[in-house]
Amino acid sequence: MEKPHTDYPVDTSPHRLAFLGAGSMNGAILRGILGSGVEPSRITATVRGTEKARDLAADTGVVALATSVDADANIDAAMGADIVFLGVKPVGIQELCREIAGALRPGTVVVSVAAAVTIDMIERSLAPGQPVVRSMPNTPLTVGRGAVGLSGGTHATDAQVDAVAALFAGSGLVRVVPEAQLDAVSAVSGSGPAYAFYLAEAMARAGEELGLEPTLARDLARATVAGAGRMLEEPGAEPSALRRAVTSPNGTTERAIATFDAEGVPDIIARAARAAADRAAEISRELAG
Ligand SMILES: NC(=O)C1=CN([C@@H]2O[C@H](COP(=O)(O)OP(=O)(O)OC[C@H]3O[C@@H](n4cnc5c(N)ncnc54)[C@H](O)[C@@H]3O)[C@@H](O)[C@H]2O)C=CC1
Ligand SMILES: O=C(O)[C@@H]1CCC=N1
Repeated sequence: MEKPHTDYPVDTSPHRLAFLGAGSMNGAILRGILGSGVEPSRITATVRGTEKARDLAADTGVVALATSVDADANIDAAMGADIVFLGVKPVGIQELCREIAGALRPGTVVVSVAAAVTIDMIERSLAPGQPVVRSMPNTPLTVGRGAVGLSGGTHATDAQVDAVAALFAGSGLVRVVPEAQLDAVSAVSGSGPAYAFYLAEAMARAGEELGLEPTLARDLARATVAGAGRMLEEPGAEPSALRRAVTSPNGTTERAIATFDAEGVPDIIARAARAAADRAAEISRELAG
């Protein structure tokens, strides 16, 4: 895999890893980590169903266990690990913590990738003193182009936070942030890939409305969003400068951008991100009971 745009030291440790709930997000992290050169033999993953476990093992070479046939799959995977990634839905995180709590060594680092589940909730569901890192990753990690915010818990040492950051750094940009900022990180980069895909969908529909054949419209939109994203990775790239370079004075793009501005698109994006962050806070309150 091409080296990702990252300035964090990349993992070179022999840590053994467990991915409990290897669905969309944990699966993307797992694939990103493998793509950065970590050996599959260091990784055990769990999912609910046997078919998914079989596909994951065949696709990645990791040991994949299904909780539907092995009730102790999470415990077995967690027991042998130095770092455990929790990738189930927010509502299942605390139950999963309680399930594995007794299987963890005191130095095992528990990394949550869940939105809205606070470090305090996670720590209270584990043995006292267990190191916890709360992260907000995104799915482009799977292609080595992720963005991750993370915060260390009460008992996580700087070295443990660094070890988790180093694992993510092989497949994306990593920033350590105060926990209070993680809902905002979620609203920008956690959910953000969906905003970019939404834009590609809308551009394809617009192309169709302008008379392009549907496949052509989709292909053009996809290549354009992907190409623009690639340009943003160039050293010193600035979105506003790149946009201006496309926008000829009194040309076609200028009319399109003026329409976005007149319709309040920047404000709509800000409101959408606010809604995402508010929903994270709402889920936290729901989980706190
Ligand atoms: N999908 C995304 O882009 C992002 C998701 N997240 C977080 O990731 C977490 C998972 O979300 P997704 O990956 O989208 O969901 P998902 O449904 O794709 O993945 C969850 C996986 O966990 C498995 N699972 C459920 N209960 C289990 C258990 N008790 N033991 C073992 N495996 C179990 C399911 O079989 C499934 O494969 C959520 O907490 C979400 O907030 C965070 C950032 C981005
Ligand atoms: O939609 C969600 O709740 C998760 C968190 C960020 C992206 N996906």
